[in-house]
Amino acid sequence: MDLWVYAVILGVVLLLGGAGLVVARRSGRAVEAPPVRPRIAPEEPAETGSVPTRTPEIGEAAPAPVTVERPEPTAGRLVRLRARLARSQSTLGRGLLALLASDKLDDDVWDEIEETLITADVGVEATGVIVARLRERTRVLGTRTAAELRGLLAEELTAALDPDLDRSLKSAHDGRPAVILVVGVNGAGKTTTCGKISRVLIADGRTVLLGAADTFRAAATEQLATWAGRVGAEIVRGPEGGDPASVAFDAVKRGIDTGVDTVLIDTAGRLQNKVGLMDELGKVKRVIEKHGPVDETLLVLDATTGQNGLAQARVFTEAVDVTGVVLTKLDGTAKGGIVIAVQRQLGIPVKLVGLGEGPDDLAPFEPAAFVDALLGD
Ligand SMILES: Nc1nc2c(ncn2[C@@H]2O[C@H](COP(=O)(O)OP(=O)(O)OP(=O)(O)O)[C@@H](O)[C@H]2O)c(=O)[nH]1
Repeated sequence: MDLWVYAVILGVVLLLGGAGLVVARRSGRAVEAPPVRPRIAPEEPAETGSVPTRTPEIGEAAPAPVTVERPEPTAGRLVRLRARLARSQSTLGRGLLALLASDKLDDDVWDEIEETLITADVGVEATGVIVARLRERTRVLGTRTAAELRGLLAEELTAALDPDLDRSLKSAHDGRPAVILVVGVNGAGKTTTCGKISRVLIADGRTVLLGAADTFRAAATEQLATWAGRVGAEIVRGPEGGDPASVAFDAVKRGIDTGVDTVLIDTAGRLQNKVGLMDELGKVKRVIEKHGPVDETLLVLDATTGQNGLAQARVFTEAVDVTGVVLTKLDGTAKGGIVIAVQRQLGIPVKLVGLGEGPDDLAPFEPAAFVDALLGD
């Protein structure tokens, strides 16, 4: 009988031990298990309203899903990005306001005001006009409040930016897409800007086709394809080193066939030699014009290059009929006055300004909103 009791106890002990081992081994596996493979998440959209076209399975090795982004309409974008002008705001805006608030507006103060404007790249001619008008108006005004001075300064800076110029981008007409040629030296942010312009147009309800006519730099085409993919735009590309004019021709043809609103063509700006540049851009333009006229030629200029940028710009304006300027990297300079100099010296409206590296940091240019941002609250 005792033997039976011992046998039962031994059996129970063995059973419990076995179960304990299993539990221990299970929990051990959970701890040692390799980390769960992160889910391939769709790229974070820049704005709300992104539409994932396909949801990935957990752990699926397939490429990241294509996500078509819908940037928000551009109205008021410059106002939303106003803080990006902080550097220009403190040197140009606040500097001028502080000087104008001096007890006595004597010659020394006016000299300083002039110097502040010139240092901020406003340009000598525009500075002369602004200072002369401010001098006259403050004299007539007599005693001045800070608000009155701010108002006067805002009016004169806005007037220097010729607020009545047409800054819109042409859209489809006569049953064919608007053709926009984007030119500028490499480094100005040209390809990036082409991508951003396509987002501006799409944000405002237009359809866009991109032509990658910068065949000189393979990466430029890839970059543009990525921008196009993000907003679901079609891209026409050619072989690396291929003929840019032929890519531009094919892009416009495709745009006409598919009925898009705008065909946006990125070009190479590598040719520092003026004759070569003229030849290449001239050929691109001539070939496109077999389909109809080029509606816009936008020149991309880096605001941080100041007066050098202006010299470069002149080469382009002599090569092609530039209809608008896109001034990039305004967030990276204290010399926001370059907008005034560019417009007045080239006689071409600034149509868009770049205020950051984000995909939607390109804003339609509005003189009054820009000046207001410069002067701060
Ligand atoms: N801070 C800032 N950076 C900008 C702006 N526009 C473009 N960039 C940056 O400038 C850098 C690239 O410009 P680029 O070197 O000219 O290159 P790219 O845009 O390919 O231009 P291309 O070589 O002409 O095709 C990128 O890091 C952009 O994000 C802007 O408005 N502000």
